[in-house]
Amino acid sequence: MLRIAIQKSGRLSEESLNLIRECGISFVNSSLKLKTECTNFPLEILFLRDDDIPGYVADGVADIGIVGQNVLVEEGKEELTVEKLGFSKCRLSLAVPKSDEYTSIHDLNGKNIATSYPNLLKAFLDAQGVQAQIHTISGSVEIAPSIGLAEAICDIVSSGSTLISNGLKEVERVFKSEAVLIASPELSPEKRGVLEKLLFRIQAVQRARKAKYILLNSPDDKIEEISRLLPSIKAPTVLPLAEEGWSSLHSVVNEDDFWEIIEKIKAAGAQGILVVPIEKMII
Ligand SMILES: Nc1ncnc2c1ncn2[C@@H]1O[C@H](COP(=O)(O)OP(=O)(O)OP(=O)(O)O)[C@@H](O)[C@H]1O
Ligand SMILES: O=P(O)(O)OC[C@H]1O[C@H](OP(=O)(O)OP(=O)(O)O)[C@H](O)[C@@H]1O
Ligand SMILES: [Mg+2]
Repeated sequence: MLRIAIQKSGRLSEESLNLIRECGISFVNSSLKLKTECTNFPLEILFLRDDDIPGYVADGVADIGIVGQNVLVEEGKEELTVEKLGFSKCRLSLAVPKSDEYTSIHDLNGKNIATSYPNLLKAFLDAQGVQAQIHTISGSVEIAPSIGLAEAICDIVSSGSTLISNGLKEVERVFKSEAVLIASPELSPEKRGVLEKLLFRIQAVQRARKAKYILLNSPDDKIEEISRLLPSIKAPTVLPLAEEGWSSLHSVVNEDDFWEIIEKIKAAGAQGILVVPIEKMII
């Protein structure tokens, strides 16, 4: 049985549970139970505070875990990383009151900065040659300038709305983060085997999230030209349509290139283009 530690409640929780479910793993989730065994996969889920997860995995209390890179690197445990998971994307940024004049990072020399990430902040300031007093607080960091605790803050930003609501402006990006899967370096061969199985499923889910299945009708004399425009795992599938002179082409396209490809294949003569999500993708 492999033990995975995930955040009990917060910005990582829902997506972490979704990922486990999308891997076809079932479990009963009650908000009061802090530990649950999966019913169809040798996995036990522990629900913890996110800050505790790297430590538990490093100590072997949990075998694997899901945590933000910001917390992992802050705690000096980056080497536990196994796989980036692509959700809970955010950045750690420096911010100052909106009305402050700010020209460069050197404006922070000698200032007080409140943060929950003193190590990441110190490394950033040292690299820029800036000396400031770092005040470590565990939450509600954005309030610090308005209560006279600090002149600047360094905290997590995603949409930026918390900064705006608190009269602050983002002035420097310190660190980019997303959720990652971490693992203890000392897993037994049995546990490593379960981790490999889980990773295989996670990668299939991740690949599928980025990809779309595309079907289109093409005049037979345009198949070659349209096929060249379509990326695919091997080559596009070509099936004859009931109408003479026409074929159906099937392929897989990446979400990032999607609109550009659609424009090109339409211009090349594609018609009746259908795009459908993919649930799993094994290559
Ligand atoms: N606004 C956001 N958008 C996207 N991801 C975020 C956001 N805020 C935080 N994160 C990411 O999610 C992680 C957990 O954030 P959250 O705010 O839930 O932590 P927390 O309050 O410290 O929770 P806990 O109670 O478990 O200690 C952060 O470390 C960061 O990686
Ligand atoms: O840029 P935004 O989209 O506004 O997000 C940023 C906010 O999100 C996080 O807090 P969260 O809302 O998770 O609450 P917490 O402070 O209780 O962790 C983070 O600490 C910021 O305060
Ligand atoms: Mg926390």
